[in-house]
Amino acid sequence: MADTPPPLARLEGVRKRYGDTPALDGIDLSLHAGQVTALLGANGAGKSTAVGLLLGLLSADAGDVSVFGQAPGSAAVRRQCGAMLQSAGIPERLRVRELLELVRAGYPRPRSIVDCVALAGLDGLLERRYGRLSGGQQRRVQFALAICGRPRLLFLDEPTTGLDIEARQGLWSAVRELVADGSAVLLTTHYLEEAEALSDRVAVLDAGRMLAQGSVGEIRARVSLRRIRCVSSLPAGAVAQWPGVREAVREGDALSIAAEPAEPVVRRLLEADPALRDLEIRRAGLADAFLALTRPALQEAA
Ligand SMILES: Nc1ncnc2c1ncn2[C@@H]1O[C@H](COP(=O)(O)OP(=O)(O)OP(=O)(O)O)[C@@H](O)[C@H]1O
Repeated sequence: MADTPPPLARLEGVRKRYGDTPALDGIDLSLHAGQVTALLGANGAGKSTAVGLLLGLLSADAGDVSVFGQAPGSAAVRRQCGAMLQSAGIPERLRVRELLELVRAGYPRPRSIVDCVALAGLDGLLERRYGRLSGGQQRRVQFALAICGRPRLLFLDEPTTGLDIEARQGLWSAVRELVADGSAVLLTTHYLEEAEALSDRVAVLDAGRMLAQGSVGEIRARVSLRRIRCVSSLPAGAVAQWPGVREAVREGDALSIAAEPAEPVVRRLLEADPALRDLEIRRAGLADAFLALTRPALQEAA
């Protein structure tokens, strides 16, 4: 498309092995300004490796890695990137204010400390030593350090692990603000509702291969699984055995069924129980789509 601006960062045909372990096997991924891209995948799928390559912490065995049109990792590129990684290596004796000042000094146009406190929810923590903070408070400080340089490209590797609900929602709204200002964000997460809530694009990795990329809607549309819910006295155990039913569970007076395809199952439900009521059918959520894409038994149907 002629109007699409070039991506801020890109992996093209990238391969990376650790000894005998293939971590990435021919991956393409583009990160665009003003977009959150969620990189999803089970443990060991290769997400952190992709982040490490884009940050210049690792080098690819084959393929191309570019950030702002250059090789990653140079000082000029780093000054436009922020990262919140799984292992932070932050000096524990320093106070939060000292950490922020130290990291801000490395950027040409840093955010004010007041802004960082507001965006990351650090009220009352500035004079505390990092090592004395709770796990969730430390994650918030790590987020502040990632965004304090006003990065054009922000890497968030499982940023909300260990955060309480309020802190998680605070981080989500901060990410939305940064993206509205034009930053590109690469988010890795195991929380699919987080990917659904935040991301413009989703990329699904499985054992180093890219299984699917697209908007949340496109990924959901890749699977024909449907969720059926109805009030019925039919036994869930029997319905679970019907062709096309992947799961049937009772929830009070309702039956909740995952089916693929849905239509024959709905027909059979209506025939089997004339008293059936409150029938609802909805498309699978991102979590269902993710499982269908990454579970080998279901891949054919995806
Ligand atoms: N330093 C390393 N040495 C050897 N193998 C490694 C190393 N780092 C990662 N791996 C292997 O490479 C593969 C991809 O790992 P990676 O950390 O990128 O996955 P991930 O998707 O980030 O996983 P998680 O969700 O658990 O963080 C895994 O099989 C992992 O065991």
